[in-house]
Amino acid sequence: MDKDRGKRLAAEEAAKHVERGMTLGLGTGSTAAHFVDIIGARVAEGWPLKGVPTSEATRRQAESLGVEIIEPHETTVIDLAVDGADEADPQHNLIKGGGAALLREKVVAYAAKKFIVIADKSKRVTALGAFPLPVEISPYGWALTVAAMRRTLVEQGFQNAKLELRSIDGNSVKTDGGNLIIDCSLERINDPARLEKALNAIPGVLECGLFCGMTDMIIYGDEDGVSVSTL
Ligand SMILES: O=C(CO)[C@H](O)[C@H](O)COP(=O)(O)O
Repeated sequence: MDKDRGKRLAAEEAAKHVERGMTLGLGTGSTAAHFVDIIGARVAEGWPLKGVPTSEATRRQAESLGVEIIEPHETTVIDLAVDGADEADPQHNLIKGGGAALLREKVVAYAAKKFIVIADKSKRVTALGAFPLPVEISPYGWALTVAAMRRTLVEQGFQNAKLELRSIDGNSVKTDGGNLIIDCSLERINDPARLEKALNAIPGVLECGLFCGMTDMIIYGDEDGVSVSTL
């Protein structure tokens, strides 16, 4: 399957929901990058559009395409947010954070009047959990926070959970906000909303990569076209 063509087609379908004058939440990752490209092309055609980026990488891309950037603290209105996902289930629960931008992505998606997820069809699953769940935590006392997360996961029935500080070449990955990512290898997640709430209740956890009850529409693409899921 040509995943990149699926991502592009999904982004093109999402762009049909963009109207002149909108303030857009711009997601992070290879699928969201297609959407940002399309927004850049619209701006070049003269459309008045503004973008709230969810990462420094997206900010650089949008700026290079001439999209006017709005800082998240400069607005209380986001008309439409479009972002990718690592996994999505039929109830529109998501795992996000593979690109280490989940806190900013969730702030923007939550604020948006409408949140559309775009993904190649490989991201569609019957139940979440094969993709390790990213959790963004504060660097302060991070080992204490990880120990608390481990206890919570056991309480939630994940006796075999494996928690790993995300690192590259021996260096811990820092998010754009200077935070750490803990990747939690779990088995099937039967109640994502319950797990999201339990993890987010731990001091030091800034956000967990489960996005439950936030997604209005998921557009899946593959080489043949798109399918649109609404609840
Ligand atoms: O959550 C994310 C970044 O934090 C991305 O949306 C997610 O990882 C999907 O990325 P891609 O579109 O490259 O597969």
